Amino acid sequence: MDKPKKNGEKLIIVGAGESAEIAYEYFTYDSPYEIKAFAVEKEHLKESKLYGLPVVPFEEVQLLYPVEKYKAFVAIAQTKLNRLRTRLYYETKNKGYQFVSYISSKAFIWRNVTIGENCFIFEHNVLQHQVNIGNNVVLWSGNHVGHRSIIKDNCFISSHVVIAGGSEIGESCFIGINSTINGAVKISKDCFISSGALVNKNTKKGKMYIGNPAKASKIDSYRYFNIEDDTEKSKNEIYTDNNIEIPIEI
Ligand SMILES: CC(=O)SCCNC(=O)CCNC(=O)[C@H](O)C(C)(C)COP(=O)(O)OP(=O)(O)OC[C@H]1O[C@@H](n2cnc3c(N)ncnc32)[C@H](O)[C@@H]1OP(=O)(O)O
Repeated sequence: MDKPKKNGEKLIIVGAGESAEIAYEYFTYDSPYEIKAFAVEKEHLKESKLYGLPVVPFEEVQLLYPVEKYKAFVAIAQTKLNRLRTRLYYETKNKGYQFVSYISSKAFIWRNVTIGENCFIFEHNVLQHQVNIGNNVVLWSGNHVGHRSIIKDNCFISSHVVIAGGSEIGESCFIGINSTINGAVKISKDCFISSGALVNKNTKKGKMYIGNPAKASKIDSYRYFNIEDDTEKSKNEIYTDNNIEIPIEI
């Protein structure tokens, strides 16, 4: 596969793990953006180069790669029901970066679909008439998102999921491989849907659903992932910038 023509827009990838390597590959070979560096929180910074590009401390990235000249993409796995990648998304936003989204040239996106920022849409996703995708959403390969469905911010939809028309997936949900969401079903915020589940009724917030038909498990997703229910907090309260003062001469 040849590199496509680039449009001169420069990109910083937040992360340097498997998700970041995949993002590097897809952005390089199937997007107009050129990746210039990776940014990783200091405590996780191991290598100074990746694919021949600098890996810099996230805490200082805005000094090395100013927000006026570079855009960002946060490429982090779904760890802790998306909380890690959500925190880094908001922290990157608080630094002032604008985001890009990646949409595979091999995805089928109907003309009136809307897709937010920092989304990653892999190959063979089908997004039908008036589908609405929020910010910071990952659609791994081969999902069907039926007409007028809504996927809210910070969700991770794995692979070969069928979301039938008119459904709604609440914020920060994880939808497991090969699961089915029946038409017009509402999945509440922070739900974890297991692989192969058939969800035929609306779900309750923060629950894990397993099986066919899917049933809520005894343990909820907050306990399973050891995370907080942040519903009552504003995003700024949860994801405030580090606001660290960094000497300009670094
Ligand atoms: C792009 C990507 O690659 S993203 C990654 C995509 N990955 C996925 O979608 C997988 C998501 N993970 C799952 O669905 C898991 O099966 C979980 C989280 C629901 C359960 O995992 P664990 O907590 O490890 O459960 P464990 O494997 O110990 O099983 C516990 C019981 O639940 C059953 N069970 C586990 N998973 C499922 C499932 N998906 N459907 C039905 N039953 C299940 C097991 O058979 C077992 O039953 P038993 O007690 O009668 O023997």
